[in-house]
Amino acid sequence: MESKGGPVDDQQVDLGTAWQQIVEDLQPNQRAWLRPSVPVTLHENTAIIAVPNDFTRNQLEGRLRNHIEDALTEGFGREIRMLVTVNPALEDSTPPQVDESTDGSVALSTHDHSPFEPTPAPRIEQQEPAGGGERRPSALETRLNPKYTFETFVIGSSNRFPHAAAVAVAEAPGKAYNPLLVYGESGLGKTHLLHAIGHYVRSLYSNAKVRYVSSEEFTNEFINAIRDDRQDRFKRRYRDVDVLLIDDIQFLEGKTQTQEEFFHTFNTLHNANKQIVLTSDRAPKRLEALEDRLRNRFEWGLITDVQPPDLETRIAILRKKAAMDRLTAPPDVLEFIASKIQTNIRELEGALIRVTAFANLNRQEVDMTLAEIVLKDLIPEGGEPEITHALIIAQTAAYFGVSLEDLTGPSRGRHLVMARQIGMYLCRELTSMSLPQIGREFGGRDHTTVMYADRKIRQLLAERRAVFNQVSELTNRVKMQARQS
Ligand SMILES: Nc1ncnc2c1ncn2[C@@H]1O[C@H](COP(=O)(O)OP(=O)(O)OP(=O)(O)O)[C@@H](O)[C@H]1O
Repeated sequence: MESKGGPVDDQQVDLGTAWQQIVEDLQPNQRAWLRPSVPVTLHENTAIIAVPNDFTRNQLEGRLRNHIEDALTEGFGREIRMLVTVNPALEDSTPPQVDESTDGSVALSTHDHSPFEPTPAPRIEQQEPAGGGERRPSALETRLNPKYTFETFVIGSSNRFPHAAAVAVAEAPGKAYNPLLVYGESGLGKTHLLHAIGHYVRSLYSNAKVRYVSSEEFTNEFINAIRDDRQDRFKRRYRDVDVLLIDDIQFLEGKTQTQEEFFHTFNTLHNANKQIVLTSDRAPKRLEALEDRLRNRFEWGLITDVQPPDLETRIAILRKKAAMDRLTAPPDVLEFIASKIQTNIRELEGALIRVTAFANLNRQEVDMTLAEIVLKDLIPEGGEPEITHALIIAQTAAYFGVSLEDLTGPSRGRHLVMARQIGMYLCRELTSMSLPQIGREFGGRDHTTVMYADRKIRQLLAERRAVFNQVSELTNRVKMQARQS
């Protein structure tokens, strides 16, 4: 979408796309009055949006600001603020049309030929800026996390097979194994593999439409589509893709109507030789509240599991993570962390971040003494107690002296926002809940808000001693309570 007046640069094209997506994701009534708004430009970290009147500006700057800024921040991978200007000329301009193709999928299918014709020079094309020649979709459109690629995925005996299957599927979508189903416990890299398939398909076949979605989002969108009487659009959204990546299908359990819809989506895609990749926390035969016919479909292709990584792989993952995030930690410390945290890679990464953050705040080198202190707090004697989101929310509210309603409510006071973000971060760290699940427990927030909170607190841990202390103290309280109950 072009902004009105002035040449369009790369950033404007991206802001336009991001804006379309944000508008499209709003409630229908909000969407209606935001239609005439125009994304003007992205200047450094400020997105300037023009609207036709003060009413729209008040709406944007009021109740929608946080949601929109979170979505922009997520889309651009850096903190973006919104500045709203009023341009009365927009009052009678034709509302910008939202192109169905930008509703979340990679939509470059302006060509007639098969989407799986390889891109002539994939690597080079991938690096071309958006807006130069054929437009490449932004990460916001594809909803793929740029960090989750095959390049950043460490291969070991625990994940060699699912990794190889994932690569094979990305190289020959719809041909190698269909569907591919990867299952395994929380934090072992299933989502990472799913996103990596999406990135790799995009780099190989620039015309392919790829859609990533968690089964919770699929369910929510389905419910909304029924509510808004937009089932046709929903069907197109999921049936008009070349590669469908569905995360955490265990959430479909017990949801009969959504399963029915998914069954038809599955059949349509499979009949058309479109690739389907699924992840689950259990083997399909253990998804007891799933209809037999759906379970049966899952068994048509390849089912493979990810196991907890062995020590060597855990060390290799920590090395890669340290190099990527420029965290300095000597080999003995990495080995120490890897030896202590054995079953969840998210926790493994979390421990490395805590150790390096602690050193940074104390202006100390990362060494064994320091690592032992930090990990002692993190890993209690006698194993991990069961920690629930309810416990985290209750302890977080008590710690920050706020009510449960406020913590999970809409208020955006500074103190509350920080408490809420720390609560979300702890749910991510200490439970195996998915992002949408956490969002729901914190007052029905979007999963991108949780992702942003998690990222922000990780960053603040290294920058602000107060935050580090609060998070450490609160973690201890939560674990202590969990052990007592
Ligand atoms: N083999 C690996 N190499 C590098 N990083 C990994 C690997 N496996 C997992 N990770 C990292 O561990 C973290 C957790 O992985 P991911 O979110 O993919 O797990 P998951 O199995 O989908 O968990 P959940 O079921 O809780 O969603 C991510 O930051 C991911 O990048």
